[in-house]
Amino acid sequence: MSSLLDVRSLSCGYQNQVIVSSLDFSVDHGEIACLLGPSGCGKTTVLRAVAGFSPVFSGDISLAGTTISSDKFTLVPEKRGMGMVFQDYALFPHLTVGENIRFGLGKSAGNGQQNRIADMLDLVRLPDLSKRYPHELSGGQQQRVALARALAPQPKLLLMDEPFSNLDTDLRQQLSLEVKDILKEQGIAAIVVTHDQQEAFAIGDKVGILADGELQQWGSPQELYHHPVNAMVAGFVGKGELFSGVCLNEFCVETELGTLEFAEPCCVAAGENIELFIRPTDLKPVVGGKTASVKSLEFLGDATRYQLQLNNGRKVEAMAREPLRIEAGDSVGVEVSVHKPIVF
Ligand SMILES: Nc1ncnc2c1ncn2[C@@H]1O[C@H](COP(=O)(O)OP(=O)(O)OP(=O)(O)O)[C@@H](O)[C@H]1O
Repeated sequence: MSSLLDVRSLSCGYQNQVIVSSLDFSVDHGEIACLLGPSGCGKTTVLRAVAGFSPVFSGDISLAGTTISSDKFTLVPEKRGMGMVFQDYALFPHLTVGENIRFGLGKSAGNGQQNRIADMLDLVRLPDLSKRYPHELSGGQQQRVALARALAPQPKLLLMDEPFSNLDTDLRQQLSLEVKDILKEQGIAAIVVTHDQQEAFAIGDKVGILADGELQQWGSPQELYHHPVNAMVAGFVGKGELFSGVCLNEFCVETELGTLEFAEPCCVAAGENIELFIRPTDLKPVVGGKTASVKSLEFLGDATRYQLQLNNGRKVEAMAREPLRIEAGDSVGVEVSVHKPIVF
């Protein structure tokens, strides 16, 4: 089956100022995609282009095989069959919850409107709040109503712009997972804009990393974490550092951490210079070694985090899950436990 949404060679922005260019990605039916990236990288700009609020400079966007945006044509937002949920909920303050959802239905659903409103309120777990006004609801409840309003007309694709960022951390995690369940239950595809990597990984089937005006990588959370295409993506989706190395053979690299051996090949030829990206969880201090000294350590409950200073003065972070007889000031070795390192 072909994709639901196809974005091809998209370039978009404002008043002839290009914000993102050469963007290519697809969203499948029922798939949740997250656009992730630093503030100002253009996530909302891309969402606006998909929604039809902004024209595209070049490339095209198609939905279910039909072109909805190109440099010559922009289908108006209300004819795209897309729903939108915003960061600030954007509910009508003078309308009750039920009336807000009815607004989402427009003239559709006819006599079935009341049933549809009740179904939507059940879906977002607010069955008894139809008569309340938005100011009588918590932030999380308001966002549930905004979701119900957007889902009521059965959109082909739901667009969500930082939908959870006004909520506190616990509620944010809980609601984001609930929304994921609701979308999966209803089989509705979505694009969610967020700057929170953990949120993107928790709810996204696919995640796109936007930075420097380009889509750096589009893939599953696992692909991004284990096979990042560059150091920017590697560092954005988890902690880690680059270490320069010289290959001794295809399994063995000389670095400032010492000679590292890997179970899987990581080099092409002996003598080749490479950059290894190594995460703190892959580095462990070892009692009795002489590669580094322990500057400090923090017990986190399920692991201990160590700040180490290598003999050349560089500071690195390491983690160990098991208890080690190591204290601040000790001299230690550094064990690298990774089968196949990330190499650039
Ligand atoms: N209406 C506008 N007119 C001109 N420039 C704009 C407009 N809206 C946004 N921009 C600029 O476009 C760039 C991308 O903005 P955008 O809102 O898409 O980023 P973002 O990744 O969603 O950021 P954030 O995470 O902070 O919301 C920014 O440099 C911003 O200043």
